[in-house]
Amino acid sequence: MSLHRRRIRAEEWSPVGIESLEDNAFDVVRSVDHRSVIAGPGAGKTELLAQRAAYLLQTGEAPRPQRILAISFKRDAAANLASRVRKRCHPRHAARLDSMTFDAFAKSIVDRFGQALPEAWRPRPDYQIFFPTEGQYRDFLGSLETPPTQIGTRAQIMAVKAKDFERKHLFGAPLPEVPQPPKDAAQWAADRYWRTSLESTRDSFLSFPMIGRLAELVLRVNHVARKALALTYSHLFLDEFQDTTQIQYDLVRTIFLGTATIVTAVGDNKQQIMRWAMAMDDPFGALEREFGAKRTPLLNNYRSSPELVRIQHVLAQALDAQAVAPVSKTQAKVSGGSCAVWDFSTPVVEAQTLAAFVVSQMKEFSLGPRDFVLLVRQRAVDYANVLAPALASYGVQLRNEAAAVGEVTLQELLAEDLSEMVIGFIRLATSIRAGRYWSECQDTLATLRGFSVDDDASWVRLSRELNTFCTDFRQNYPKPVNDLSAASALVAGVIGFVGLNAILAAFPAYRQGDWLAKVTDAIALHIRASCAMASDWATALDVYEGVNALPLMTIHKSKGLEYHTVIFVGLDDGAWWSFSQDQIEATAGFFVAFTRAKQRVLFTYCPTRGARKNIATLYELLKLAGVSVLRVG
Ligand SMILES: Nc1ncnc2c1ncn2[C@@H]1O[C@H](COP(=O)(O)OP(=O)(O)OP(=O)(O)O)[C@@H](O)[C@H]1O
Repeated sequence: MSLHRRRIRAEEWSPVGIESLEDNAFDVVRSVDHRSVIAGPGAGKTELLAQRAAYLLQTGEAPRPQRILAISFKRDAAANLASRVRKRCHPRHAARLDSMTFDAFAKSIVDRFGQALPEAWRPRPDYQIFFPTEGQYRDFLGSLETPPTQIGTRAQIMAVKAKDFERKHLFGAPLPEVPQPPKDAAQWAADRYWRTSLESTRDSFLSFPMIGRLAELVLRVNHVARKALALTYSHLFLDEFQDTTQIQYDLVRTIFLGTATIVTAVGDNKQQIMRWAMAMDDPFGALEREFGAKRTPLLNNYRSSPELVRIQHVLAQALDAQAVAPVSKTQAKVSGGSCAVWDFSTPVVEAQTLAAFVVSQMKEFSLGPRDFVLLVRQRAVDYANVLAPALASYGVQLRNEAAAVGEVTLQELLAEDLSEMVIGFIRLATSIRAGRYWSECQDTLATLRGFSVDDDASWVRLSRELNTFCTDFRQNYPKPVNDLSAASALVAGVIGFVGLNAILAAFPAYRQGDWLAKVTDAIALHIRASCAMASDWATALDVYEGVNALPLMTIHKSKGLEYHTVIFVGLDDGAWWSFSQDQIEATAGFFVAFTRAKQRVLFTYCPTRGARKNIATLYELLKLAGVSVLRVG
């Protein structure tokens, strides 16, 4: 794929890295108005944003020096979009995309402008982040003294549910410029919560919802900052928009409503699995009403085989009776049924059978371990303890992506720009045939240092620097490192060579709080662990990236990803214990898990983990779609 450095004319632009786009998608790519794109799984929503970024950047429709802001719900989704754009655009173009999470975006605003907040709302500049749980809200409410009599009683405070306290009373509405006298007991408690967090004389602690509300307020009262921000971005992308909270929506509205910034929001209501985290009921409706966004559906499914798309549609209708059947653009490649529930007597028999099945499928269809995923609802480590030894007995390594590496999860770490960069430079220094890594590292450095394409002298100097880096690295680290201090020194060396300031300038997420330190520590920890399993650098780096390992993760973590075969382990009441509390969200989770598969979905059941009474609806849906339950072992 050739990556254009220079501008191309809009009429001559064609999709990059894929053959074609369906008409509606092409229309959105070139649109000059606000759009809300609601489409099912595998419809190419993230791909559409990547193509739109390529179009806007390569044709100059997003004119320099303006930038594109892409906001996602989760860190790995933000990294996923950025990496798709990097694959499709020349680094100089890709560098004009800021892809980040809502939380990072809101925090950057509070960090830049927070000291201009009205005094009553101003946090200490050195505030710390905390993640309150429902239990902590309950404890807080329980710790309050009796409110003034004209406001209410202690019994009224104790009657406030933690969830309502968070959703309605703390964050239900944008903050007033001047705090208003509370009218009832719940409002009084909310006011006390804010005051305690902001006015503490020692440490000041803010949660991300608080930061979101403060960011919205500071931009509402500070016209200059708001205008500057809106002018920075010619285009705004909102990915996984179905999971947007009211706080996030209000922030977007305050900054961008009525400005020239063009908004493109993509998502799928059927995949809304963040309702517990305050997702709005109908964010698309709000965008269409207030911004006048035009709704544009996508009709294809590029991921899953026709048979899987047919089953998906049965599940989709349970979530949305109006769901339109998508058209599969993929061929079936497996025989013997695309979906089944496999019943086992014990988890050990289950693990042995699955391991043997995966290995035989890898052989039959020339697949690697990363073409499979083992999905679980929760407590991944419990499943990993049984599945890992069974897979290992067949020579397949299992990798629990939810496992913690220092203070970061493995999955987060691997999606981090810094991790990719460090590993890229080590690969360059330690590979015999380093051609691909050479040009990638050269482009990275040139972009970070802001070289122009024609500045030949700088490129020559860069090549020399890279050569010296490689020689030194090979001398210092001829073999994989065997302790943490060597791994930390190695990581610091690569960061020092690339240039810390350049990294901070290019990746805004690393300017936030202690994220850079957490990621740097995690890289070193994971390098050390990977080196312990390898005798040469190539193997160590493959272990680091999990090139030959079969991933195990929770449904939540699988959002946005895709695999040849999805094996969902544990379709039982035990894993879905909260099914009856929010049946819609649980069914949406089930739908997300199912729709990650390109060719095959297997569910497993084992009576020792729970019955299938409470989740009978899920089994009925599968039955309705013609999926059989088979006694396997
Ligand atoms: N126009 C296209 N032509 C060919 N392949 C495509 C096209 N659009 C997307 N794809 C491929 O289809 C798969 C699904 O695309 P993508 O991840 O963008 O879908 P999505 O709508 O964001 O999915 P989900 O909501 O399920 O996460 C990817 O492998 C992507 O590369």
